[in-house]
Amino acid sequence: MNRYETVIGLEVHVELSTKSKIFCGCSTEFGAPPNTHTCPVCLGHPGVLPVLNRQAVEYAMKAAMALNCDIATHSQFDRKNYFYPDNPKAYQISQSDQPIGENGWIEIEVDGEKKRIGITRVHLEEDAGKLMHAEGGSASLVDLNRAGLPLIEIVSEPDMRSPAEARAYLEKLKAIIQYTGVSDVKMEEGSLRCDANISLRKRGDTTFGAKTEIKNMNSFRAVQRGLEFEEKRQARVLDQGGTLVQETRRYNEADGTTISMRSKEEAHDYRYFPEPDLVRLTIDDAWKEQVKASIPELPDSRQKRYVEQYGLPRYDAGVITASKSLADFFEDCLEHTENVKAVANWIMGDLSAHLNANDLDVTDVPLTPEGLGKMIALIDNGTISSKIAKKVFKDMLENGGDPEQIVKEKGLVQISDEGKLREIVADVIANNPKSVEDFKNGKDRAIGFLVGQVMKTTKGQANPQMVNELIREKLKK
Ligand SMILES: Nc1ncnc2c1ncn2[C@@H]1O[C@H](COP(=O)(O)OP(=O)(O)OP(=O)(O)O)[C@@H](O)[C@H]1O
Ligand SMILES: [Mg+2]
Ligand SMILES: [Mg+2]
Repeated sequence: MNRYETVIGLEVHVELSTKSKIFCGCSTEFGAPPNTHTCPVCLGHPGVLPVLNRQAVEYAMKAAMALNCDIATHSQFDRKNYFYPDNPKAYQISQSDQPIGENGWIEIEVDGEKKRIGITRVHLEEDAGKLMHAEGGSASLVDLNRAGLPLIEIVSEPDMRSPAEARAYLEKLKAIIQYTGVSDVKMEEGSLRCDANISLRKRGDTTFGAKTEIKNMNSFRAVQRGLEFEEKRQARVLDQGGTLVQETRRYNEADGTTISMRSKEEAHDYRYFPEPDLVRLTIDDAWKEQVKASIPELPDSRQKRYVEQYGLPRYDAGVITASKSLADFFEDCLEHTENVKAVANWIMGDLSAHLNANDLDVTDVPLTPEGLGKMIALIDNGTISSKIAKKVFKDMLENGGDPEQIVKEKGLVQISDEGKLREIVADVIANNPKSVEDFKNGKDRAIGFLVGQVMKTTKGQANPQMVNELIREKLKK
């Protein structure tokens, strides 16, 4: 692979969370019965006229600004012509030469190395309907509830050099858009979609090779996997002396491979022309300023702040700020404890493990920032051991509730009574002569075993630090 340099550029579609569609008043609500959110405009009846949704324009501006784009003063809608059953008008209203935003960038970090990825353009367009193919191939059904939902397409420069960079770009892009609040950017629900373009070239070459565009990935992992497959496939073709052709390929989730859908010759000729039913959009400075003022603190700056304000390691700050809801949760926890590092550890450890394993967002679980913050305070003041805390945490994750209450009800308070602990320690030492022997012969690790025995006897409730000290004290005698 080393002889070749990988070149990747991504096209990302993001559905904007407006209440109504981009050119008509139909609801954008997800999950309604098929074809109930439709009207003559989004069904493409003859003679109807589109009316531009101001909120959609503002959301597009907001996203483009957050992606460091220059915002157009004059922006134009165009017809992109193609015939397909999910598109009743036989054209899509999109933007060609005068998109809302251009010349943006975002910063990614892979293996500790920071890099800027250019964003060519951010343009507004309407979504198409959804086709469902009946089993047995006898019929295809179309649901046009999605037709006319507002989308932005974010086109990157071919600046990425590995599938891992593409993944990092997607994660950062998602985080930024999520922070702006213009979309819920959920790839599984289709509010974020990605087509990935990839080509290889010999190291040192200054021109790009022929690219393939991969479609049909439904997770970031799938994008990375599809690109990794393509990277290998293209290298093999080149190694065998073959040439690559520009084509569109479909990703197959089942085995992580891609297969050819169509070559350049079969590509669409969209015959773009200015949409005659919409006036040119003028965005004056006052409007730009107003939208700019509505952009909240973004992930990069929040990460930097966590490092400076709380002394968090950069890595930790990066993980937490990658999700707005997680970062908000983190900050809310700090109202209940001052132990910042402990909050970060619980969030990145047990909490993230649970969320990732169950595909949940922190807002989906009953655990509250108050609960976690207070629980950490209970550990810090010695009421519970960190081992017991794991139980309390699990309980709160599943059922919510107040940690003090849980500790009281379940009798989990830590045993810090020295007299009581001394008794147990004496028992354990008497029952484990081998470990005592080992310790006396210089095996310091034997202590760990003895502490473990005490913890076991007390069902994890003994104060481990005290136990450790008491055992050492006793064995030194
Ligand atoms: N040789 C190349 N190798 C890898 N990526 C490339 C190469 N050339 C262009 N790209 C990337 O391909 C993408 C092209 O997207 P763009 O939307 O401009 O065109 P398109 O895919 O032809 O149009 P459509 O929106 O109709 O799919 C960009 O992200 C660009 O960076
Ligand atoms: Mg495109
Ligand atoms: Mg494309």
